[in-house]
Amino acid sequence: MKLAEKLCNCKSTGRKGLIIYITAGYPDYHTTLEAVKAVEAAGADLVEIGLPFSDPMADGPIIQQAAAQALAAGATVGKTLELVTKLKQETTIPLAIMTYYNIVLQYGIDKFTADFAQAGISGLIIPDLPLEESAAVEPLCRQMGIDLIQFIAPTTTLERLKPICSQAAGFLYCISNTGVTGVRHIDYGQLAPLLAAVRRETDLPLAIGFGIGTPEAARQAAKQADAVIVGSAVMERLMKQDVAAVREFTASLRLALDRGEQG
Ligand SMILES: O=P(O)(O)OC[C@@H](O)[C@@H](O)c1c[nH]c2ccccc12
Repeated sequence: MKLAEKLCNCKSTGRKGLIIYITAGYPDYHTTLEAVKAVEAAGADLVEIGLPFSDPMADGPIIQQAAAQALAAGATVGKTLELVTKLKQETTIPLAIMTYYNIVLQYGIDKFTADFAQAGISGLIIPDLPLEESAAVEPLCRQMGIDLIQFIAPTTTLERLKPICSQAAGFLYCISNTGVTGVRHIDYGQLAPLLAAVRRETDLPLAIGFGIGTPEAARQAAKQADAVIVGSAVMERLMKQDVAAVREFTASLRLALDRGEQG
């Protein structure tokens, strides 16, 4: 299913979307495969597969460490393509690739979008791709049926909202704070004015990411948006525990989101 459809479906039914981030190849590709299956079974709606990069400037310590270890263990674009291909055979959950622009440029924008589209990804997230340069990437994604995800941050000015929203596809990634990825306490209520401004510009689902570490934080964030994105808290469980802990944690997030709707 197309990413936009899946999350729009969540939006129209009022069910909150749950997006889980997992670093590809940490600690190995077999574990990534198992982890994606586990979060699908636990009720995630979309998985963001992180393609590791050596200089992940938007990432905090947990995801930085996961990327470094995945690279040391031999993670590559090619192996991640194979992983996606395999996941499309063994799961039905939509997948997005999250990576840095350098990786895409090195591989070739054309080839990157064509190969990953063929493998079956629905979305592409490139946090260091400036809106101005997305003209080089967005048409290729559109041609290939990939949603190129745009970001909104508390620092995004009202003038920038319009051009960002007009190019957006799939969903809007609303960053909860201006730091790096990682669990921290955030007052999601403070995002309300920004999110209201974004809603005036687009009908796409809004997903809040950065900082969510507990089911309660997910529930609070989901009050403000259509979906939540959780990365570091998931990767921390994979590092310190195992795939079963990731499954359990994802199920607890799902439960909190479903309960939040009633309360
Ligand atoms: O880790 P957090 O705080 O839960 O944030 C989500 C995040 O992990 C995921 O979307 C992501 C991982 N690396 C990124 C880099 C930039 C933007 C987003 C990301």
